[in-house]
Amino acid sequence: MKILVCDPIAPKGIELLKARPEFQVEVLSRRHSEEELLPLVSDAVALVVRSETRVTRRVIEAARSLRVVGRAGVGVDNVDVEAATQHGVVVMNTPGGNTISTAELTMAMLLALARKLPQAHASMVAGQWDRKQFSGIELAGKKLGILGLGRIGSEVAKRALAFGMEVFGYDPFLADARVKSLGVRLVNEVDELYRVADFITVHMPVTELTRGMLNASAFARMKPGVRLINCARGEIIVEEDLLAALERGQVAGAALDVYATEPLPADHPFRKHPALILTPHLGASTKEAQEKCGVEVAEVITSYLLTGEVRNAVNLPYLDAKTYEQVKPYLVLGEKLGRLLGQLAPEQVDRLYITYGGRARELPNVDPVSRAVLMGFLSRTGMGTINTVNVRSIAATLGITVEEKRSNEPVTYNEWLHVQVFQGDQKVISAGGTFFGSPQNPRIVRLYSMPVEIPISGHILLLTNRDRPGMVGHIGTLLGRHGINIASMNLHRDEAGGRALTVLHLDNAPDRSVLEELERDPDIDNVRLVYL
Ligand SMILES: NC(=O)C1=CN([C@@H]2O[C@H](COP(=O)(O)OP(=O)(O)OC[C@H]3O[C@@H](n4cnc5c(N)ncnc54)[C@H](O)[C@@H]3O)[C@@H](O)[C@H]2O)C=CC1
Ligand SMILES: O=C(O)C(=O)COP(=O)(O)O
Repeated sequence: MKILVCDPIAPKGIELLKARPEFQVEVLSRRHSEEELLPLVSDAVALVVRSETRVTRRVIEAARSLRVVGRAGVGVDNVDVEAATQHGVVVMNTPGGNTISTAELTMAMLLALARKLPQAHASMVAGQWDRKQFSGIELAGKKLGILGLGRIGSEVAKRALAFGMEVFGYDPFLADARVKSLGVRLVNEVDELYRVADFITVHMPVTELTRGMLNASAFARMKPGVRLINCARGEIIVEEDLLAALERGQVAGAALDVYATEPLPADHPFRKHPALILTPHLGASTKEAQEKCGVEVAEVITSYLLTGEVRNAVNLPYLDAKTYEQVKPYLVLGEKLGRLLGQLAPEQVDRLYITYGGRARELPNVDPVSRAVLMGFLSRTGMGTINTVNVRSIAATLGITVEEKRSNEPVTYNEWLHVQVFQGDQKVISAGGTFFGSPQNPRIVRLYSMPVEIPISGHILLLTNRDRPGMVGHIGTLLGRHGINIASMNLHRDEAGGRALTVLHLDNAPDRSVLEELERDPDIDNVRLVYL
């Protein structure tokens, strides 16, 4: 399996990958453009990147064997995650590995801004001795506003509090309890923070809400003379608006590690501005952070490719080992239920309704099971590239929605997984399953609202027939004549003499002609052969 390391990661990470005989590791010595990458990725199973290489849709589409993109770091904005998802490619990052390094850089920026360190140093290098111009301010007693109190934001908060700063935080997605334990004052409206903060530091990802959030209007609502720090992502600040706010003195200074365009163009006006402190995206560039991220990215990629374990995926919910053990039997049952329904349902369906009843209701996470049901169902499309990563997105593209319900209603079985298929409001087919004795023994026990008992593998022949004496013998003889051996057979009838649903588990698949012969019998109809 070819692993293409596109950006420089720690040698330890590369060694770990190289230690696996299954992997053939290629390391690029410099950043490659999209065009240059295309021929190199065609046979790659994994790509390893930091923030420099752009893994675009074209790159993903050119990489036909690609299964995983590993990002040694946090931000995945250089990876087209949507395209990856659609193509069944897992995107994994290493959150946490560079948290401390970035928080420490932020503190360095804070101090550098307060004491004008880079400017003072530059004047010394230029032969000057100017104490007046570089007089600064203390951090103690000043108010720090943190936008985004995640991993890095909260580490910055701890350090700023130790410096005697008053810390305000804005993060609408954070649980209150965590903030309280930090000693940060959480504001509900960002303006409350803008009004009071002497320093504002940004620690959010780029999202639809945060892109361009620090613009002219935001600067105007901030305390005059505010100082800004951005060690998160350049696109969060509108760069021209920052320059204008600096000109007016509304913003007194800013320390930036990240830019809308990276590398920052050589002639960018930022480079000449005296109130700006600039670093070339160094937040994660420490020995320690690189080692942690490099090793972790190698580990998560290796586990995924060699065992299927999913850790740190940004486009697939996390599944810890314990939860995985609990859901595992349901993955098999769900996939088989989906597969059965996929073969029996009419072509255009638009909704699957999945009910988790009995003990299934208590599963810690039903998402993987629903994905398994969908995978089974969509196997009828013959698309060989459907996997857990892209199955929901493929279903959405096909116009199929999925609803899941944990039901409290009493059920006959201890565990109950039931799937109904709809065309508009019309239920077209449904099936339910459970385990017999142990989770290793899944069974389909309801079909077309009738009790059945269908083993979950092999060739299954389903037919409806008139409940009349001799029918079983007749079907058995007919199949026997064509050399088809019946492994098991069960009949389910609504009433004596009425319609019966017959389910036969066959050792081998009958030809089309045998099915037609069965269908010619006036007492037999709906002959369907499925393979589970
Ligand atoms: N300069 C550098 O080299 C580095 C930059 N980063 C960047 O730093 C940023 C933060 O990283 P982490 O703390 O590890 O991420 P995180 O995911 O732990 O924290 C991000 C926080 O931002 C919050 N957030 C999201 N949208 C928000 C909004 N609209 N308003 C307010 N808060 C919002 C989230 O709720 C979350 O708590 C990311 O953009 C990451 O890419 C990370 C590492 C190194
Ligand atoms: O982890 C992140 O989000 C970073 O920005 C670090 O980027 P890098 O790995 O240093 O190119």
